[in-house]
Amino acid sequence: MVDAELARERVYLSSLYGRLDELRDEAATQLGRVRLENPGGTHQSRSERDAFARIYEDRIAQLNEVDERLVFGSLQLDASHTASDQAQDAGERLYIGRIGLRDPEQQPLLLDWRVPQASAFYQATAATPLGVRSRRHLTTRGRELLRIDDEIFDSELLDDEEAAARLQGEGALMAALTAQRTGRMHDIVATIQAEQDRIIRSELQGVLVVQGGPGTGKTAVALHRAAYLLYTHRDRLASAGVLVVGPSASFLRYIEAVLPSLGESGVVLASVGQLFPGVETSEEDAPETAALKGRLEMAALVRKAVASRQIVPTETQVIDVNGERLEVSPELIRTAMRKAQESRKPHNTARVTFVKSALSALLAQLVAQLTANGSTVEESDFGYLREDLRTSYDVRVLLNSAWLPLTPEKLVRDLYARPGWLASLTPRWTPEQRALLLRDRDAPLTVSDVPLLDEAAEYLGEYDEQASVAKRAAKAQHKRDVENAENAIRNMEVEGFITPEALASGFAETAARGTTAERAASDREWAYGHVVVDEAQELSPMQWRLLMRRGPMKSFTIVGDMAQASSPAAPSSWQQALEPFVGERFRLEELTVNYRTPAQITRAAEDVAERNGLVVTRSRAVRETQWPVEHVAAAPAGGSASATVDGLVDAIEATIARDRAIDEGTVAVIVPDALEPEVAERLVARLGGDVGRGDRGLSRPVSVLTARQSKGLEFDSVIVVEPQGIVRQAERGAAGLYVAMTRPTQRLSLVSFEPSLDPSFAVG
Ligand SMILES: Nc1ncnc2c1ncn2[C@@H]1O[C@H](COP(=O)(O)OP(=O)(O)OP(=O)(O)O)[C@@H](O)[C@H]1O
Repeated sequence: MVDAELARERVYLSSLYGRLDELRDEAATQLGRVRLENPGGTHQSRSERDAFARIYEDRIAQLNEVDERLVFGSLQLDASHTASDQAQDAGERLYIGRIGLRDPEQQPLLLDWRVPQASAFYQATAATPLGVRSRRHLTTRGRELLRIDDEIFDSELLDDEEAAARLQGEGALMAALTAQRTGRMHDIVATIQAEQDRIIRSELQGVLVVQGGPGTGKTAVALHRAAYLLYTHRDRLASAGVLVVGPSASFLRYIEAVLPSLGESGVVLASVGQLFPGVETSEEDAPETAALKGRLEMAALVRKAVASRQIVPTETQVIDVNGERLEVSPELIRTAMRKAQESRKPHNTARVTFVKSALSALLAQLVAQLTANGSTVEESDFGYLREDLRTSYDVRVLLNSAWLPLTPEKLVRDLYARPGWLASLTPRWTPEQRALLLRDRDAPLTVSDVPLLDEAAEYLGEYDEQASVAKRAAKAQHKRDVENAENAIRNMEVEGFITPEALASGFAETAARGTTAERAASDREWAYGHVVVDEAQELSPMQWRLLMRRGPMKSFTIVGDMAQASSPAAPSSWQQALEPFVGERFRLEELTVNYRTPAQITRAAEDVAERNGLVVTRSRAVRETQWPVEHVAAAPAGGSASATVDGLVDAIEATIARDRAIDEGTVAVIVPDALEPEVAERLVARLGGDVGRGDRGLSRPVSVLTARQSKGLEFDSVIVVEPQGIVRQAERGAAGLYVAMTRPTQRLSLVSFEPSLDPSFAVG
């Protein structure tokens, strides 16, 4: 029976691949035809031809991308839910895959996992079968079908509670969960669980917060939701774009393959250090400084700092304009300033008004003075005189001292480097608080500076008037391109296959400016259609403020775990994080099943976290492995400090060797910050190229990381070194240890000088 079914499915699978090949051939033929077309004609028609070529190239790339695991499941519908009146036994079978396929008569052969009909594949249970008689998981390698697993829904066989707790497609799920990790995250499209699916398909509008313990699939859900929203709301999101924000560049590298494997490549991925175009940083301030810079009152400080750069002189200034001596009163500057301020435009933009008004007033004074001195001044001379004033060195100095155009970087760097100015802006701060900001003008910018730069850019406006004119022109051009693309699509009769937005992106002028994603990433004022935020528990109020600006429609998916919050500026609840921006208007969903970490490790990590005062939502781990959490006691190899570290590294090396003898999976060595250099250097010396250090070494079999660097990642084996050191190293060190202990998919070892550590130890 199973063999017969396998054979039957193999035939169907081969017909699906046949269709995939056909579509690829068709696209290749179209591409060849478009390329051969006479390149003559207007510039517009050449541009259209290139744009069509690009669309076919993208289509071919997309079809190649989905070749592996093209189809992963099917549903046998109840006869009552099938379109025809076939007998119950022969209820319709729907196949679910990474993309949708239709035959030449437009009959569906394969459903895209994101269409509404496919949701039963993820949601159906014996208790609520949703019109499904059975669900089948198809396991493939390349184009070969290896096995099928069926779940028959007969509600009489299961009670409700059992049904609710049951995992969907357990065999396929377990195979995915126990697979060795590669250092790159994979999609979970074949085994999305019901509670995850409901979140993925939740409506686009509004702010959705997903709270869940470590390993509950928050990152996976957030990325699949991005793919789902792009598919379902293509018209809106293709042009506005989707932004995915993660904690670090290494985390983005870890997740970057997931969306392309789901056929979506136009998403902007950015770390919190990359959210201000032109600045890229992973440096962080000392915790107290980061905490201060993350506070909302910094926004007011930046506003005050900008305002304080509009300075009315205290005394009358004497200037020279081509030999004519002018006395400029503070009042003249004040009046010009008031006019500019009344425009309510940002500093650099309003400066244009200031300069114009000041020049007019100076011109009037100059004319009056020349006339009083007996010269005749005609109205036709005003233009020259105005130009004399504008180019006069003294006038430029006068106007710049009153109102200097500023870049965000200059403003922020000055603020840190000029203690007197900072003190004048912060009369209520203590000297200790001010000292936290004090820094050399050339010191590198940090992740915590990024929101301050963004805030400064808001109050300063465009520094370069030319750039802002060019930006407006580009936007207008893009609008015209989309209209032209609509016409071209109608003419070519390819409606529905190509969106005007995608075609327009290939037009020569637009293409020269980059894809939608590239343009969005380089434009600070881009308004994204949806923003996904991962590890969101770490964000400071100032970082939230920046993100809300990037998503003015307030359509957000926010995922995180409050118990894992370790950054000094992190809020203590979602309520507290979001209240200043959206009040109570957010929906909260929870994920409760831990897919990553085996039960014995989850329990140990949760116990340790609670003993150290964290409030954790206990999760249900789906599996247990045979390896208990191991405590490895290190022995100092001598009396000196260096020998002490050697002793620790001996124990780590032995544990790595043990782990690597079990399987060839990835190993992470997670160490307190202070020990990282010594441990990493010694391990590199002993194990050579097998050891990678920090964010950049994740492709190596063994990675040495701090707890912060390990955030969001996972490894087959994890060795946590001196766990108490991680707890003690920072105010929220317990969260750091909780993160570290929940990274393994198979084994956890704790290496410490303290012998026989209790698994639920607490650090006082
Ligand atoms: N439905 C699923 N099918 C297969 N694998 C899954 C599923 N859900 C989650 N996983 C896997 O579980 C692991 C943990 O998922 P993920 O990294 O998304 O969790 P997380 O909640 O973001 O964790 P953390 O808070 O620790 O960063 C990943 O390997 C992911 O692929």
